[in-house]
Amino acid sequence: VSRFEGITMAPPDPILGVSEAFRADTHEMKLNLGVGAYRTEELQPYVLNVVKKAENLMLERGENKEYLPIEGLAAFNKVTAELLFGADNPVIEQKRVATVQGLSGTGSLRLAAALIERYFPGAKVIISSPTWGNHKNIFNDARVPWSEYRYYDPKTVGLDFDGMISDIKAAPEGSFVLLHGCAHNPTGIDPTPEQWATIADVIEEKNHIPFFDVAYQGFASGSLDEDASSVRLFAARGMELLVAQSYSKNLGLYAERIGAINVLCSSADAATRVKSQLKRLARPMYSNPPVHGARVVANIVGSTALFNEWKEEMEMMAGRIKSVRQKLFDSLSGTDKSGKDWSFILKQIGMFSFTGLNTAQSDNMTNKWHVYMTKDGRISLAGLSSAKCEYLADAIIDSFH
Ligand SMILES: Cc1[nH+]cc(COP(=O)(O)O)c(/C=N/[C@@H](CC(=O)O)C(=O)O)c1O
Repeated sequence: VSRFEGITMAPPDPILGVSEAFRADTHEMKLNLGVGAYRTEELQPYVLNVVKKAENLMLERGENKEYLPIEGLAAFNKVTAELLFGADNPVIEQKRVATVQGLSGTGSLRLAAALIERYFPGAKVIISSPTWGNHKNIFNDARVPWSEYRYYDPKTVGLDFDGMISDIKAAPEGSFVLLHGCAHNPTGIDPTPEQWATIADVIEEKNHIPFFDVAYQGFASGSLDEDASSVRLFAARGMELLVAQSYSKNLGLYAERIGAINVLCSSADAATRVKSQLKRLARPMYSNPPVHGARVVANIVGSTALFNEWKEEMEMMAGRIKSVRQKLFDSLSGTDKSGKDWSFILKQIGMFSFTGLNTAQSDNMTNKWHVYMTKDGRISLAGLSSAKCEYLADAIIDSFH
């Protein structure tokens, strides 16, 4: 008797499944605006020059393939916390940050979810509505209850700040509040510095625990420091918090699966104990993380020349997205006669634009125009070239009407 016969087919992933459909499409005008992965103006994947330089140096050095410690490469853990908080941040020399290298952002979020499940029974996570498609899966599979706080306002195509604040206030005391550090996915709408201060006030008031997902540091504005300002504001208030990091986008290390979970604690002793429990959770999950990406990050940040070159390339990537945003806005405004206000395209930041297209309209984009995007109406501008903006504008205008 077959034991696996009863297993049903899983649905395609809302984001990664779009790329599979794109690859199957043979139409010459097809455009993949699904997965949040950077592409050049020629719509090709991009390996940063600084990554190639670091890898050549590593190859010459001839390094071994010994297991890393459960918590990952020490040199990486050091620089990743310094990049996030700032090397001169008191929390670093006070040794209050427990940092464990994770399997990129996803793995770091999942490890943090396992810590919450084990040490905060009954606590829940509140996540933005909408949020990154995989957040709900991660907390569901980690058996951590979650609910949503209002975030996107379709009327203004902006932030529903009042709704966000009242939902955070209404959450049970001691909830974990999942926040996108910068470049909110999928809306591309970030709180202003003043709004971040109010969000911090409310979280402090309710004894909630801030839990940042930082997957685009340096990629949103082009500046590593600017994109970390929300996290640093909360840290400066003396709050305990968690931060999941990823180097998939800002260093183009997607498939190397390099990231980290950072837990800022109130004392160095607590940080030591938290780190030991994160290790205890990681060992049975994947034992220890992959070494290559960790060495690439540590080597780049560890060398002034390479670090500066990385910053230049990050600005170049962020710059290309900003210019393609402007070009798309110009194409839409130039083509559309309905008088619709397209300025939201320019107000949004980071890799994505939340178009406001509904599921049926998104399907029209794909079925009629061969433009691949997620069903929530998100388009990844990283997959768009200036040359294709006119075509995309025609598709969007056609799909709206
Ligand atoms: C907000 C956010 N957090 C974490 C991740 C995880 O990335 P990792 O490669 O595990 O470090 C992603 C990836 N987002 C893009 C790709 C994906 O869905 O996995 C996306 O939204 O298209 C995010 O957008």
